[in-house]
Amino acid sequence: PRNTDSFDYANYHTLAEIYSFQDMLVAENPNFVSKIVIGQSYEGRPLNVLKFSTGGSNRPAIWVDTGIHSREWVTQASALWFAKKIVTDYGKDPALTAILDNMDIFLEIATNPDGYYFTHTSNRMWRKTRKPNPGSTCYGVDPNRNWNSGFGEPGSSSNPCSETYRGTSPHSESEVKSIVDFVQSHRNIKAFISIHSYSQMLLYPYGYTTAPAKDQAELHSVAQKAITDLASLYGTRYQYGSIINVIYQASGNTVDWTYEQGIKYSYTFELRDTGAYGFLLPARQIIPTAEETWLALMVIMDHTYKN
Ligand SMILES: O=C(NO)N[C@@H](Cc1ccccc1)C(=O)O
Ligand SMILES: [Zn+2]
Repeated sequence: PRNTDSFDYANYHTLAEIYSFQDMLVAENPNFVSKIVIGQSYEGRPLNVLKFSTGGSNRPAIWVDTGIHSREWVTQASALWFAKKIVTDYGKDPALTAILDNMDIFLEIATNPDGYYFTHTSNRMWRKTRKPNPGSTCYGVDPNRNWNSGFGEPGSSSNPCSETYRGTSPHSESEVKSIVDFVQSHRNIKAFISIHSYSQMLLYPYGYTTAPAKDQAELHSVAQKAITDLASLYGTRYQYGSIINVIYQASGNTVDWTYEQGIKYSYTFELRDTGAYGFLLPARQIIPTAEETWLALMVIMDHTYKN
């Protein structure tokens, strides 16, 4: 595609196409969109974050990541659509314009690029990073078990061959450590949204403990509004609540860590579907999924801006 208008949002794309989309979007919107490289993957690929900013310096910010689990292809595909939506709607949609006149948005589309490349070349069902595990023939650490929040407690595995292998120590994975360093140097992130598929759920901390988050009531009511708006478009039904209550115990997960860093509005999405296709969601569902998810994201971003 020659530009982001002719880009095919209704199909899945290779890592190279994602990288070229990012560069096109920046080139087309030089005063609004920039690309930050927050680190590199194990195999040396850049960890690119798109920054949407209308000015200021170190404004309060909203973080969205997709594809931390590489096989969850609808999440990276939705993020491409979100990126275009932001540049299209700014100056037109009053709610988004107000958000962006006061806050920055950071969007990491290919959060696990080594894994994503591997799903295209070798194993479509790959989830983890691609770092070899010493002493094992099995590769990869689960980047959603590697964070320093309840690390190593029940809800992750010490077996390198497990899909939920936690790694040898917190933040051992560069794909995780790079975000940790970014969050800890930015220090003004107000919302952190990590997007997975599938199951159709909107989840908030905690995953490693049944103890309720201190902001549980507020997180719950915002989630309720978000899934209601999501459902208004195509009737897609989401469950919502704390990670441990709604899905299962999961230690060392992303949003437990961001919440414990003081980022109150920490959420995880599990996008479409509920198992009919699972990770192999047909491309025809990409845009409807992105559209309905955007409505939920707008609820969370608007609440964050107003609070
Ligand atoms: O990855 C998937 N499904 O693909 N599910 C998530 C569920 C989850 C989400 C957020 C925090 C903890 C746990 C997982 O890492 O197991
Ligand atoms: Zn996942």
